[in-house]
Amino acid sequence: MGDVGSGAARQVAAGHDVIAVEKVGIRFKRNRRARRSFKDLFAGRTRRSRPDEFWALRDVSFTVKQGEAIGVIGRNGQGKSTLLKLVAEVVLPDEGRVGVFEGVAPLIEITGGFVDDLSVRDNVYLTAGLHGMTRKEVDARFESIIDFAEIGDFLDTPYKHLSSGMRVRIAFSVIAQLEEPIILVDEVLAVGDKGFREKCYRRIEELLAGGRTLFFVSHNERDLRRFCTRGLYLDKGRLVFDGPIDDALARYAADTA
Ligand SMILES: Nc1ncnc2c1ncn2[C@@H]1O[C@H](COP(=O)(O)OP(=O)(O)OP(=O)(O)O)[C@@H](O)[C@H]1O
Repeated sequence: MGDVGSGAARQVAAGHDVIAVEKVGIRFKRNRRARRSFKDLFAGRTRRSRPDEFWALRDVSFTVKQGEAIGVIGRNGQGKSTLLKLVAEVVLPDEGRVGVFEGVAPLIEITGGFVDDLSVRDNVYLTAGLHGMTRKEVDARFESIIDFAEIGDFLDTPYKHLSSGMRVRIAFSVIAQLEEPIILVDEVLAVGDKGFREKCYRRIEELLAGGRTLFFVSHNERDLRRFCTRGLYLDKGRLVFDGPIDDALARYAADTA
């Protein structure tokens, strides 16, 4: 496949809405055991820990059209992964509404839903099956999935015995073969070696050229500019900027200068 162009240069045909997020808030407890400390029982009221909840995301609204490539940026701990989990519907909002109108292929954690004790082979069938592929369809793609990951010698190895780079290889290979229209890529690819990462990036470009929608979390400006046309900049759980990726990166750089 030839060069499909940089993110900024790629022409994205405006499609229909595939995601609608409306005034969403997600609340977490900072410290689950805050109220259970023995010491706290004897502490004065002022020292006693509170339930200590905080908003990982608050008042976040945006819509996404089919075919958009969105970079999610912000400092550590500002809600980027939580936003991807929201789109994957792994976490549910405490406030607001989320509509995800197409299937989602998530590469959002090292384990990516893979089961530790199952072999690589069984995990491929399980994950692809969970995303609607029949056994026959997986049979037909199995070889190319394993070839792409370059881990053919480890087909019967339990997933938990793979190195973290090998886990990402197989997880990406499966995710990239799914036909789900929306793809989520968290920073997991950073674990892969340079050669494999480049191979993944070329595959992502092919998927984008084929009209898939992408959410891409990264701290690497070059990678973000390569794929993404639009940037969502999160700060303290708020969506402080939503616009062209170059402008989002400029705003982020100005804030962190
Ligand atoms: N399941 C959870 N329970 C409690 N707190 C959580 C949970 N998941 C995330 N958090 C907290 O929510 C906040 C946002 O986390 P998130 O992982 O979305 O940040 P991020 O922007 O992706 O950070 P990074 O750049 O470091 O990956 C952090 O303070 C994190 O500690």
